[in-house]
Amino acid sequence: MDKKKKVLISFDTVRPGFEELVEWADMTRRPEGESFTREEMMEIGAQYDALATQFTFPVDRELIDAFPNIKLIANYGVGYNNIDVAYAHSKGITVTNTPRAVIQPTAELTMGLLLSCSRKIAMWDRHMRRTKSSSKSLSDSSGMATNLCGKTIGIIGYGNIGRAVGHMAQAFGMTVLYNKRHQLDAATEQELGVTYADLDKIFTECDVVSLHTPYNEDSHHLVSASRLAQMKRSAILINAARGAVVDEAALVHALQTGEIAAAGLDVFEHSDNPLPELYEMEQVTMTPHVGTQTYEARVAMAQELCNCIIGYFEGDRPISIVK
Ligand SMILES: NC(=O)c1ccc[n+]([C@@H]2O[C@H](COP(=O)([O-])OP(=O)(O)OC[C@H]3O[C@@H](n4cnc5c(N)ncnc54)[C@H](O)[C@@H]3O)[C@@H](O)[C@H]2O)c1
Ligand SMILES: O=C(O)[C@H](O)[C@H](O)COP(=O)(O)O
Repeated sequence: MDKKKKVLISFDTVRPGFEELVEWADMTRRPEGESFTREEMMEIGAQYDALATQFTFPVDRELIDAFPNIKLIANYGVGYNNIDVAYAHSKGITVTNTPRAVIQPTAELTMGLLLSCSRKIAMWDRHMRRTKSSSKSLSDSSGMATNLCGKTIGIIGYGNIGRAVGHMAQAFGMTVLYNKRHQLDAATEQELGVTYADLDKIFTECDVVSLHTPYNEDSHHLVSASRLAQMKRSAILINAARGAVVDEAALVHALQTGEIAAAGLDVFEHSDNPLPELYEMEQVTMTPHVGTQTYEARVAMAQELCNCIIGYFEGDRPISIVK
């Protein structure tokens, strides 16, 4: 029998979901609650056939070179901007990701951020804790929220997650405009009940703009100072994609000057360091990149990751390969 493939699971996550891989591979991982450091990975990399990694680990040239025998980099997550894919491909290494498991949880978090902004849920929560009171004024306009029903959402990046968000927004009575690289055919648009719009139309006409593009050269600072200036003063911006899709300094300015009304952010331009002004703004709801942080999603992502690893080496099932 062939020797088992050696697989390094570099990050920490739930244990359920890895059962098949535990049987199939010679798998290395740290005890629950611990990850490998970059330095440790560089030191032990040469013995592995596959590296499983995750968003917070930059898989750059130097790290890839420290794994001279790997055939596969399997990302735990759909977004792979942490990986130098072109360099991996140049070395004949395949890259995979986990697109399916992340769709629903990320769309649900997006709607949570949107509801928090439109109904000021986080603001009221902070207010009640601060004042130890549930009193409010029925006429104070600063406390007034806004309905979602009857409003228009513009979804930029209408892929798997964007579509799920659109579907949920429709259930709230919203009209959906979308933008993506290639417009859908008319029959699909009709079936989904959505309308294509260019970015000018989305930024000028929508009550909510929700971002769901991957992060790449094209989407860097897609939401710039000039785009923010196009938005309605009552508009809400939601970002559960990648932080640098938004020019964060420009966003702070737009919120400070009332150019837009509110923002719901799961991701930040400098990952773990949101600009300090954001912490002071009542009209901002923030979460620390938790779009996929549900138990069900973590287990399903683990299963999808393991399928990719086993499927790549066995060739016995479909896997999601990053092109
Ligand atoms: N916050 C989180 O925890 C979390 C979770 C999952 C995914 N994400 C992010 O969300 C992104 C989208 O995920 P997905 O599964 O929907 O991907 P997807 O590939 O299914 O969809 C991406 C869509 O964006 C479009 N697109 C690409 N570049 C664009 C551009 N410059 N302008 C307009 N449209 C563009 C594509 O045409 C495609 O329709 C991921 O790449 C990841 O970065 C974040
Ligand atoms: O792209 C994705 O799928 C998510 O952003 C990814 O799952 C986030 O990974 P985390 O750091 O939350 O594990």
